[in-house]
Amino acid sequence: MKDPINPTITEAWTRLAQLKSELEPDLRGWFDSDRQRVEKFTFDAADLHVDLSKNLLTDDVLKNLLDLADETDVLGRRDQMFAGDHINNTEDRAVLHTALRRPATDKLMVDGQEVVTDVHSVLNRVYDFANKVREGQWKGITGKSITHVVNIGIGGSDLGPVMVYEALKPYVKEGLECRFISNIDPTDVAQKTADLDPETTLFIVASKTFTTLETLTNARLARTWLLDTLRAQGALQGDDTSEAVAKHFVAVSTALDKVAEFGIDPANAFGFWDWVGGRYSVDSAIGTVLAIALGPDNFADFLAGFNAMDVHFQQAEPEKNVPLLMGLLNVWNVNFLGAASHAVLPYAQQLHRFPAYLQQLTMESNGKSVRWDGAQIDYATGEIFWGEPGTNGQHAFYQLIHQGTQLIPADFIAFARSAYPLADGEKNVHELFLSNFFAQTKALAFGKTEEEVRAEGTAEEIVPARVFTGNKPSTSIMAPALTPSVLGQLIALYEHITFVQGAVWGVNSYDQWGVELGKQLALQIYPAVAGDEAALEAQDDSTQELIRYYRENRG
Ligand SMILES: O=P(O)(O)OC[C@H]1O[C@](O)(CO)[C@@H](O)[C@@H]1O
Repeated sequence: MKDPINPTITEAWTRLAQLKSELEPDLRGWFDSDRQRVEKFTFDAADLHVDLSKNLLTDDVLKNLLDLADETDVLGRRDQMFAGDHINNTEDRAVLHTALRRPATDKLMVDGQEVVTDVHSVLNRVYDFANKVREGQWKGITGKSITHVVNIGIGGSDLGPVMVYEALKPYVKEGLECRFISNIDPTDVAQKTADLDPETTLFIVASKTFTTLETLTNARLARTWLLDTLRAQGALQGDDTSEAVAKHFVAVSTALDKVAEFGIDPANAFGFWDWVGGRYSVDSAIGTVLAIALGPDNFADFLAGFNAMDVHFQQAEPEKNVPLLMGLLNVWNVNFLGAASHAVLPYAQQLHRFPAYLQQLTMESNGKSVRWDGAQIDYATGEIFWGEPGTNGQHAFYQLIHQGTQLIPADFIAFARSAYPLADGEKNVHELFLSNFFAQTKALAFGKTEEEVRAEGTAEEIVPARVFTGNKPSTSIMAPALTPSVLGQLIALYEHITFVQGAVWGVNSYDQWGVELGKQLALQIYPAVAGDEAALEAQDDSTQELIRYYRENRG
């Protein structure tokens, strides 16, 4: 693998810094003086229509960002990723989530293995199983069909599935409900099982490593709940619980040996591979809950959507390559305009978990401070992603985006058609909703001047408070409708944006060592919490004090 390039020593970086120092943001003026601006900065990728024109971009900036991509070999690294090179060097792994959505006719040999064949053989097993559950052929221990599927996982084994389930609810089979247990806070298991009937409930234990404390603890709690409740209902007698577990528990993992140790029949387990990162795994067998909920055909459309964006990323010329352009734009915003965070504002209630999903995708990927050769980084990487669906966010935090002192680039996402075309009298409510979407990006870009505020008859002393400076960057992403394919495209778009940023910054976007220390310490601290005095005294003063507080108040 090639050494990473320090982006700050490239010529393009120097020119971009110069352009920044000369930049006088003026979206009003830029739009007025260049009638081609919208056309120039609007791009299509598969079914997504992306308007970058309301960003603080100029022709020169864009040209130099593309030069920066060239000098940092972003597209060379892209090709290495798609080919299965071990670009995740700290774990010596290929990064091949893109292989999960390749058509069955494709071939790709990686490390001596034909991976597309492997992918489709697991997919076919998942689809087979999903059909059995959907058609009522998969029976619980008392012969009843499944009505509730509970996915137990955390991080990438939860955030993707729950986000997609919420986003594609209109496609979920009637009479089937899915729930998602992730937190080791016992509240999560307790509340989500409280009203379930174990006879008709199926648990999917989803864990890439099958070692994650939260997931294994929750899986054991769910197993205990299942067996105890079946016993209490008289549906289970005797000590042999293997049949009940076999009929009510399946697993998804790369570690099938550990699945067997847990007591789940490997015949009821669906595998994937170490070249799929957790946060890139919703389109692997980790999506089994989705294949059940949505059905194999919709899941296949979802995968085809990812693939359409992959093909665009591989084949579109750089000047029209949407993931490349959006990744470079983020670099411009972070490294030159000083943005520390990035809002994601879907105007689609169905996407209410999308910002949370993106937080793991982007922040676990690019929250790094060394390059992939271990060199320390002295420039910003990895912005904070956050957001809520519009219009809810408008009544909460938009004030800060409009009039605060920080620059917060925002991605607005909306769909031309709603799954729920309701009317309020004469008014089409979706149109009212979309009017807010259009209004917000307009207000951010063009603001309201002092003169305009005065012209409204505003008292002079409150004019400053009512001025909107404008020049707040936003990107608008639209698509005809939130279908499985469009959602796949949207996820793949952000995966590749994340890739592009990581490649420019020279970081390995595919490891996550930063989550390890806390995990180790939690296991080390547990004895102190549970009552071991020596373990308590081994802690630092603040931690000892907090644990003592807990002990005094635990009741
Ligand atoms: O699927 P697993 O192995 O249980 O891991 C869950 C999550 O934990 C992490 O490893 C780190 O918290 C994530 O990257 C991952 O998605």
